[in-house]
Amino acid sequence: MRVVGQEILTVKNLSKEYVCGHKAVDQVSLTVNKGECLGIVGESGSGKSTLARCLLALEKIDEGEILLKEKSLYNANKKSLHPVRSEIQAVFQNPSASLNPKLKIIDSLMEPLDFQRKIQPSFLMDIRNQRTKMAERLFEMVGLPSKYLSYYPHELSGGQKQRVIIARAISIEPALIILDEPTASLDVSIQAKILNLLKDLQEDLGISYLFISHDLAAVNFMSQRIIVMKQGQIVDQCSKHDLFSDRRHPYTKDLLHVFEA
Ligand SMILES: Nc1ncnc2c1ncn2[C@@H]1O[C@H](COP(=O)(O)OP(=O)(O)OP(=O)(O)O)[C@@H](O)[C@H]1O
Repeated sequence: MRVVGQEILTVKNLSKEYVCGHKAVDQVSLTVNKGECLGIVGESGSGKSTLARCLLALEKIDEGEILLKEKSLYNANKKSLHPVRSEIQAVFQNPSASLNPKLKIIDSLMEPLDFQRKIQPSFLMDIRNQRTKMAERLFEMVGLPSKYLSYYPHELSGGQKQRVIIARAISIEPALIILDEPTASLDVSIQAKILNLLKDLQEDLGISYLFISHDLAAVNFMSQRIIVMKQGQIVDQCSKHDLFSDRRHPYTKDLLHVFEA
């Protein structure tokens, strides 16, 4: 059952400036609640991916604080990451870049569970010591036949590889998954299937999502709340139901025009 309300991710006044002097994220504050999908939309260059990379500690932040389940993950002054960092997983645009071409799919899939033996996902509890069975169940959850477990990445299609990445992301039952343009590299016919899969998994597992896309239709489909970014700043935010309201920021209305065209 969904428990909505508890804050999973809290971002306070986060800023990131690249060495060239460009401020890609400027005083961004947001929250993601338990079981919620928060959508972030904005045109290319608005800072969405930089924000995602900051949340994943792939970029050092200049200002602000990031809390996961009320624990400070890292702030601009701290050097070390809190262990709760492992409760954030990510799915990026290009699944091929996230899979080691030399490893069989089962080995890439099971990497997080192989290395974090203490983690006991609720949906794998009864088979935690049976590696192949766990892999098969994860594949079942994302709609992949188990024969692909012994394949190599180049033998799978883009959509199949993205399903592997999603299975790996949910495998440790994280608190939050950051989805950064997860369907952008896929054929249009596959995109809706992947979005439906992500939505179903969220309903079943109660995981929170931060869904980043330039595609307002996809963001609107996935999210309960939507944040609009422009030039590194949040210029608008609303619930999904208020997206088409007259009160929206002119920039949001521009994005809506493209969406409706
Ligand atoms: N490593 C970098 N060094 C300098 N500037 C960068 C770097 N990465 C991104 N930028 C700049 O920061 C700004 C925000 O980029 P970012 O990739 O976060 O935007 P985005 O909204 O995710 O766009 P896209 O959808 O095209 O990826 C852009 O102007 C970009 O050129």
